[in-house]
Amino acid sequence: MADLGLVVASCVLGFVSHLFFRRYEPHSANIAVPILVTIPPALLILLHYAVSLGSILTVYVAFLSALSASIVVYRLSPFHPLAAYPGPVLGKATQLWILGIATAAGHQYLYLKKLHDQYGPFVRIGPNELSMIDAAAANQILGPGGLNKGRYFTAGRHASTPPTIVSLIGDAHTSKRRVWNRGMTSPAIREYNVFLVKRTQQLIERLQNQTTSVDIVFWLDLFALDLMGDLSFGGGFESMKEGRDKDLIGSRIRGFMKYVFFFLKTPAKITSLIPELLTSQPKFPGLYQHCIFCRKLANLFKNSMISDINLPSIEPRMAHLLEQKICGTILYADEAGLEKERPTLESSAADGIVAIIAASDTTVSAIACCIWLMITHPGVYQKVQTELDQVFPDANNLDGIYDPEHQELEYLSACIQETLRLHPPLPSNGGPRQAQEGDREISGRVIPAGTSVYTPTYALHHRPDYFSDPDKFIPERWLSSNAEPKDLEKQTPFNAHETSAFMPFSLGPANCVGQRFAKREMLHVLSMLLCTFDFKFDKGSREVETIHWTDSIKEFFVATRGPMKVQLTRRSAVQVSLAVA
Ligand code: HEM
Repeated sequence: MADLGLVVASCVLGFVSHLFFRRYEPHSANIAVPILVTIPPALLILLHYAVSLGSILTVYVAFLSALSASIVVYRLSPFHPLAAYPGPVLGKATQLWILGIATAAGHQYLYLKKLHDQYGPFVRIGPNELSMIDAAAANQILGPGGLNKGRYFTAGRHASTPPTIVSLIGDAHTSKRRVWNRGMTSPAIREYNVFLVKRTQQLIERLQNQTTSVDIVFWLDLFALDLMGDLSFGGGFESMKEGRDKDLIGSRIRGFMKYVFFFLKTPAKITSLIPELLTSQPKFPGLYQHCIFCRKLANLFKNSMISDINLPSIEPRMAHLLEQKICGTILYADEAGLEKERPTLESSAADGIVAIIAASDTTVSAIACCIWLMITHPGVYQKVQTELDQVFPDANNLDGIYDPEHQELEYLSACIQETLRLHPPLPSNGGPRQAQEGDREISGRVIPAGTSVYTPTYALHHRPDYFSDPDKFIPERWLSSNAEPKDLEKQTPFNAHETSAFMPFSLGPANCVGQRFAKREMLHVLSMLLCTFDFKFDKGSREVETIHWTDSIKEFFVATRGPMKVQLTRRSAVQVSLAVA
């Protein structure tokens, strides 16, 4: 029988510890764990109880129960700084609730939308986490002078991997971003065009060689990998040629993103323990590999770059690195003395990897979604084909198709906008921002220091007061002739068209640095594919017949998606020549 005095004393200690932790909340498990482990036995000794297995168990169980109960009661109480925000009880009580939902099924974006449908635009989704789908609030949170990226962005990074634009915060991020911006200027992007054209042409050649139906998502994945390999490392990824991702880079990236996503959602006190544990434990092969993925790849490329630099005759692809024209634009700027410190080769290689990660799954998701929406909306598809045939009437002269702006393709551009609205490739807009130093005020509401704030794009884009018929695919809403809000009485589909709520590339100083290139890539690839082939669902494909393909979209930071089997028929109306001038 447990000693009642000991139980009561342990409970009191549990409550007192909570008061202490609430005042001096440790951000690292390295501090919290030793305190929690040593306090209960210390109590036994202090109160002169005999140290036995029974008394130790009693003191731990009572102490931890009282501590947990006190934490939960406080979180649900009106005294919590976020008490005014509505939200699900389990979410308020523990961050593990949203962690479970997010990582188990990859449907965090759908869950957040459901919560916003139920509770409104400002919802408390975790003990210290808010989600906001208000356009003005999103502008304040993400825009200049808004909130910084939270500490979650650095949580999963092992100390030995170089920091990247994604993990850096504050001034360090601004410096790195300046360098990236130079790599994404109009002249820089024009130089990438040649790679875009070449790889798109290769994609089409590979697709037309397929005798049976093809999984278009699979081929787009290979395409994006090869293209970003060209831009980031001067080439070398030949997955389309091989017909497979031979180095498993794509699947490793996806695994890595799951790992990052898990870290974003896990309480910092726990994550502070994990990188060390995993990297020192090769017996967890999957997680171990993902954890050191960036470091390994950076070293790999570092070595290959150095050995190529030493070669007497330089391959053209390496010339891009040496002349620093592509991702190397980053290095070039530094060598030109524009930056105070020249980045190490490893750091530039890590940036190249970020480019691959940031640019491949995102654009593939958008292109694949757009194709799916075309096939499922034959009227829209027909209009796109008519526009393409008008813009490119001479199949043997596709000069126009290299026009970087493609301004004539207004309808196809509207389809892409609408795809990004319906299915943003980063459905929760990446990671949360955080009020770090002191309380902040957003849209007249107080955001207490330490609070993480999400601005989930998917839920924002599906607000009916921002976009009429938000769940429908209506590219027309983006046409310049229709973009203005219409007379309310006419009840046209575009009564609501709030462009400030459209943010597939996020907003502010940490928005998508590659968005101009991404838009060009989507437009170019889609126009070439849709000019060349008629797309139909493969009749025998179980995936398409039995499930709504968009249900296969899962969110692990970036959207991932299932296979999409299609039948491709070469279009006879337009004899597209694949010859590149
Ligand atoms: C349809 C395609 C794309 C979409 C929808 C997209 C979306 C986004 C979003 C929403 C963010 C902000 C994440 C956050 O705030 O946490 C972001 C950041 C970023 N994106 Fe993209 N992206 C796309 C393509 C690309 C491409 C092609 C590149 C590079 C060539 C790229 C490079 C980056 C980088 C480096 C960042 C981090 C920026 C920073 O932290 O300053 N993205 N992207």
